Amino acid sequence: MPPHQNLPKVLLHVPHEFASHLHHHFSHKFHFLNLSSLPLHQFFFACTHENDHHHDLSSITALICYGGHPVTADALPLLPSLRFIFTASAGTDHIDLSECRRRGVTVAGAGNLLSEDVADLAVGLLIDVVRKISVLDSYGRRRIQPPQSDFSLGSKLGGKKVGIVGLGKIGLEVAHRLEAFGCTILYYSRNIKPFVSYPFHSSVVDLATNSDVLVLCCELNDQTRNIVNREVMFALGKGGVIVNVGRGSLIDEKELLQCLMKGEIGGAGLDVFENEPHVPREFFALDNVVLSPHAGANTSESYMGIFQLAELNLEAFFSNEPLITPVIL
Ligand SMILES: O=CC(=O)O
Repeated sequence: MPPHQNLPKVLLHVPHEFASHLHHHFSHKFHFLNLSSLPLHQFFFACTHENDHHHDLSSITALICYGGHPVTADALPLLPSLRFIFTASAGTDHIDLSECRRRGVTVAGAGNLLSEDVADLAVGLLIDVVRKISVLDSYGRRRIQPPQSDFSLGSKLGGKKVGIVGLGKIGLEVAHRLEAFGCTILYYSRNIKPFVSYPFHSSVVDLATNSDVLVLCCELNDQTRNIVNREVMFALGKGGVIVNVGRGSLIDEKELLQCLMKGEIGGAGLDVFENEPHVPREFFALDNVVLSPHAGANTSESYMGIFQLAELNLEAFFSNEPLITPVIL
């Protein structure tokens, strides 16, 4: 009998380095099955059509995934014994949580582990946009001064009114950092947060009207999809900057492009896009935009933390202990 025969069977649907780490460190505790980078559906298709008995999906009890691939209602029945999902992300919009609840599948995620790194990137993108660091970089590398004609000055970060959309842990971390830069913070959130003194605005249009910058830190759901639309961008105005470290679909991306191209808003710092990894080509030509490839949590510290959380949550689940970072119990 192979040594892993009695270990819980865990399907890994994560990037290669993540899977290798788990194999290397924890394969004495769990029997990992590698799903490489195929989307779940293609993987199931391959297994069923190739009669690949090596991948016995019926006995898989846990899945480790991340935001890159959706775990949909029609994918879940393909894993009939699935009881636990760990997602290596703070966001859970890629998982059909109500179907998980219905099927009795427990879910855990990154909790607040990634919040500081994501907030750092939000602030970095904002500074880059207002001080034109990436534009300057391109001149710096060519050792030339930017021509006066097609280069306007940057603008001071201190003193800006920053409207945070979604004052959860990431939003709060952004607020604390930007306060230290001398910005004024205001926010929109599902509920008023009684523990902060920042002014609350009950609509995003109202928030945008009163802000120089919008930073999007909220989760994506039916209420927040396209929460930043044309009306919000017009309310923000010509000098306004949008930073998005939440999810691409929080913004109407086509309208954003139009507004950026026509100068209806001043600039944007984007870590997330509507249809990742695709980034609309039109963005590439705009120097009032800074683009980052969904890298908010890309630090070695966050990665090490996520590996550890994956292990601890799996262990807790399989020993009937409370989860460390539950999403649904
Ligand atoms: O986008 C990244 C995350 O949800 O953690």
